Amino acid sequence: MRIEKLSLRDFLSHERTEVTFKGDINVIIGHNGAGKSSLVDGILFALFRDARGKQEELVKKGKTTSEVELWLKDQLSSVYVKRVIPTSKSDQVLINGRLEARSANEVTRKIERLGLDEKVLPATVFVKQGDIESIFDSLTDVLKKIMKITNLEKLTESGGRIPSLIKEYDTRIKLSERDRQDLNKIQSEREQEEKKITELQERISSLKGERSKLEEEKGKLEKEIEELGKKKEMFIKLDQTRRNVISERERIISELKDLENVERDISETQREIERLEALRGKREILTQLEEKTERKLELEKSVKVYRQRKEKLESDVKLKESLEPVYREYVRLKEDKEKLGKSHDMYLSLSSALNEKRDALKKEQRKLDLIPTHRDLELIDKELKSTEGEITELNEEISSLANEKKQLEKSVESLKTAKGGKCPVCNGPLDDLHRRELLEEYTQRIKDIEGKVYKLRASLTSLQGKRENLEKELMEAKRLEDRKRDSMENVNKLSTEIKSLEDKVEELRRDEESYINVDRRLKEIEQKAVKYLTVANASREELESIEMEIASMDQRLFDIENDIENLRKQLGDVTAKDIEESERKLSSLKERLSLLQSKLGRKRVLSDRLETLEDEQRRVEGELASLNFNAQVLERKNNELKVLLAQLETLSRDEATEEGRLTSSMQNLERIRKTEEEIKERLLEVSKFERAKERLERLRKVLGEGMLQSYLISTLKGRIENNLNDIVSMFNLSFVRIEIIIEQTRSLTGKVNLSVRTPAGQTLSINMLSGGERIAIALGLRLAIAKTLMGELGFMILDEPTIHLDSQRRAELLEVIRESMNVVPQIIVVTHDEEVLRIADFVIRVEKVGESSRVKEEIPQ
Ligand SMILES: Nc1ncnc2c1ncn2[C@@H]1O[C@H](COP(=O)(O)OP(=O)(O)OP(=O)(O)O)[C@@H](O)[C@H]1O
Repeated sequence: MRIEKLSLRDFLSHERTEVTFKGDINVIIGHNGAGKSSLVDGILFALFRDARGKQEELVKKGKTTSEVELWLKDQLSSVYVKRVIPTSKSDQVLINGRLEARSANEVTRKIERLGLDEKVLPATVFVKQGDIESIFDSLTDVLKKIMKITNLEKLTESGGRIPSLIKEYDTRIKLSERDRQDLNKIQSEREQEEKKITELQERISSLKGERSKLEEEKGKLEKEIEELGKKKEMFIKLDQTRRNVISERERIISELKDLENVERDISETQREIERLEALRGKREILTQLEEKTERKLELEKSVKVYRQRKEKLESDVKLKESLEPVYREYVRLKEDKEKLGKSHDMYLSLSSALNEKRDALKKEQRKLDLIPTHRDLELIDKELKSTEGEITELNEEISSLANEKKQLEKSVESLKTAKGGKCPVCNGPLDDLHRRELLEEYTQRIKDIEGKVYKLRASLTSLQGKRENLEKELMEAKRLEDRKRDSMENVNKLSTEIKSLEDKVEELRRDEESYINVDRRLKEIEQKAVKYLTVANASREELESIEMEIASMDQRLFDIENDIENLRKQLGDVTAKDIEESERKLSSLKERLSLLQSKLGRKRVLSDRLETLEDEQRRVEGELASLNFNAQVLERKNNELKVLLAQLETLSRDEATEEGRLTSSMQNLERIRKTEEEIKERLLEVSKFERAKERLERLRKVLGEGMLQSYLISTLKGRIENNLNDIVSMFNLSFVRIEIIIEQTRSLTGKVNLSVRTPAGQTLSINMLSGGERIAIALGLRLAIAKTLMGELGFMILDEPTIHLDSQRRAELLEVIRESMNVVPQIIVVTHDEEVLRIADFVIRVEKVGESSRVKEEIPQ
């Protein structure tokens, strides 16, 4: 099995670490205290729940639980192990994804079954810091531990299992002597008990004979008493019947006396009922009378309403007829007003437009009056033109003076630069005097021109100012002219429009006057017209129809009053109260009648029963006489039976006492027999104990002399030795063979020595070899033991193997580790020594950051 991956949560210094072992030689490197060994601890804990300290100490400080997960793999299976602190119940192992075990012990057992032995692995392929060679010294202990020989030795120690078993068997053998004595005693006890039982059985049988005789006598007597008892029962029954009959007869006679007058009461009640039923017949007439009276009241109410309506209608009709002419005038005036309405609206709108225009005209005239006056336009224009002429003239003069000045400046320049003695101005000869004179003259002329130009420019500026003022005045005058013209145009236009509107208003004036007259009249008669409309629906036809309805109602009222009169006559003096009273009495009388009739029925039944009872009394008295029962004879027989029963009870008691004694004797006998059997069985077992004791003594001798241990060790030694030589042959060493020599002592306490044979045939003790050779053989020995006991090897873990080694031995060790790859496919080396990286093909760097370890994986270059 190779280790694939390890995951730690809150384990020692690791908070959350996941590390893979991808290489064949995996080197875990880091400074002291970085958390390297904790990874190895993690592997060991995952496999066997085993680690350096107590479990609680493995939990990271400040945390409460830890979790370690390990993934292993070989060609056939992949294994996942999980261990949890503190709840070992959560441990689990999965093989090829299937849950195979839960809880700590089950998981450890499963791991062992996978070939990873809990004892062998830590003692061999887990090599602790600087611990490689210690295998030479501890080989005996390792072998003893692995082969559980220590346990075998414990068996033979005083207080061990074998001596204590021998002691136990010895005690039992000694105890058997007492059993023999007990057996004789118990056998004589048994015989005495058996004799006692026979005597008791004889006595019980004689008691039983006597009891059976008395039982026979008792049977006869009981039969006689039973016969007499039956007669007594019959006598009591008949006598009771006679008494019952007599008492029932007396009760019936008294009850019949109470019912003597029933027939008379029935006929009186029936007569009263007939009378009251006749009275109830008047209830119908009374109901009709009530209905008619109610109808009459309703009719009277309706007539009253109709009369009121008639009066109202009469007054409405009168009012309507008086207002009719006014209403007609109102309608006509309404039509006129409608017709004049259009020209009235037109008149109003034109008048308002006329007023608006008049206001606008007034406003425009006021605006015109407010426009300021100005100079004549032509005058300003003329003055402007003359100023512009003056400016032009001045500009021309300034420009001609500037040209002149330019010419003079040119001449001055040419005079200054002229060479060859020729005057550039006059083409004559040029000497210094001539040049000077000309220069002075020209300079003077230039100054004069500049003076003139200065003055001319001042005049020009003043003329330009004047021109600007004139232009502004002209522009303002033109603007005012425009405004005046616009305003006058508006005044003319408004005057024309007002004239036209005044004409139109005049045309509509007559219609407007008619409109005002019509409107005034309408207002005057409007209230009467409204009044007319409230009564407009009243008509003489409706009035007539109401009068007819009232006449018909009067007729109906008359008829109802007649009916009421007739009904009252039929009713006579009878009142509603009388009828109600009779109805109430009638129902109670009917109840009384039905009660009386049921009493009459009862009277008839009682008379019949009385006759039957007289017959019954006669029959019972006859039967009593023929029974011939004597109570004294029965009492005598009962006394005789009592005496007999007392005798029988004494006999039964004696018998029970004897039987109780018999049962107790039988139980005693049973117990004695059982004890006898047990003693006999124990005596039989003693021979077995004797044989077992003999065998155990032989075993103690064999183990005590270390014979079995020697056998086991020597067998194992041969196999380890062969494996060791195979392994070491793969290292670069020059030995022919290595031998393991075990000093045979009783309990294998002697040392184990190794010696090597050189090619020259010499034998050397291991102590004589070089350091490098010793390390190689120690590693080989570890792997050989592991291979012998576990078969194929999966991995080897070395924690700080180079510690305390000089550089020479370090190099040799690294070489041996590399060569070990031929024997074990995966090696994990924990180190802080950078030199070890030389043999690594996968590196796991561990560092401590704060309180936690961090892991980084690298593939070396
Ligand atoms: N329960 C714990 N919680 C947190 N840290 C712990 C716990 N137990 C031990 N440690 C710390 O873990 C650190 C790592 O220990 P570990 O033995 O793994 O280091 P290492 O890298 O192997 O060092 P060295 O090379 O010195 O052996 C130590 O500093 C130790 O103090």
